[in-house]
Amino acid sequence: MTAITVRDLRKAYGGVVAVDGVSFEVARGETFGVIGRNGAGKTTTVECLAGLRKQDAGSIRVLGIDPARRRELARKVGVQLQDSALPDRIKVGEALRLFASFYSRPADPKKIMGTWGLEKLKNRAFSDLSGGQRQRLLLALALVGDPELVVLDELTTALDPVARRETWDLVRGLKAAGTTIVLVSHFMDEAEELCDRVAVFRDGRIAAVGSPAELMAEAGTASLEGVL
Ligand SMILES: Nc1ncnc2c1ncn2[C@@H]1O[C@H](COP(=O)(O)OP(=O)(O)OP(=O)(O)O)[C@@H](O)[C@H]1O
Repeated sequence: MTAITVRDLRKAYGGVVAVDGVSFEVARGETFGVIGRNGAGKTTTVECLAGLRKQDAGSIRVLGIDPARRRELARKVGVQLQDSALPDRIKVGEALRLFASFYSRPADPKKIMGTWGLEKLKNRAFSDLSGGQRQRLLLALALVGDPELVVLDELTTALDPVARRETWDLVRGLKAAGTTIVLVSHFMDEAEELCDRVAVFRDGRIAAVGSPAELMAEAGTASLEGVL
């Protein structure tokens, strides 16, 4: 079954064409990578998927929902974005309980804190967290609604190598539970490790889509860097 359908998506900011006719599909349960160089249109595309930006043209369905219907979408889709932020003084435990209160059937905030190693930080304010701790909290907040689909933009950018590997295991756990995952990444090892298929964005378009192995074979390279 299809989880996401994007048809001929277009978005410009003033004179800058960020996304220039992008189409793709993601199957339910699939981990779908979005890779490409800076400015290729990745974040704009996933922000349109998440209902945070309105496209100029083209159609999007996420679990059968038009992302313009943000409340309906938010019940089923969790989002962790590159530049998400919270009020400085909100505490970790408070933020999780607050986000859980938005949903009719949330995951247990305590359990989520345990899974994401946030238990010890529950009384710490957002402004006092390290970059990696913030990222872990934002990811936990994306999952507290027990979503069917998650959009993760630069999931491990602020994490040290050990935390990155731990986060990969948690993503594998989400996948094993049947969650559909859209993962924007600048790390080609991450895309190779986690993604079933990857879309390579270039200048606002998709240059290639396939499994990491297929893309590398087509490009005749031993790493995904070679397909960018
Ligand atoms: N709010 C905005 N206003 C004007 N231009 C924007 C805005 N957001 C993005 N752009 C431009 O649109 C293009 C695509 O940006 P986008 O952030 O979607 O790319 P990206 O692939 O996610 O890049 P990165 O890897 O650097 O995060 C870039 O040229 C960028 O400068």
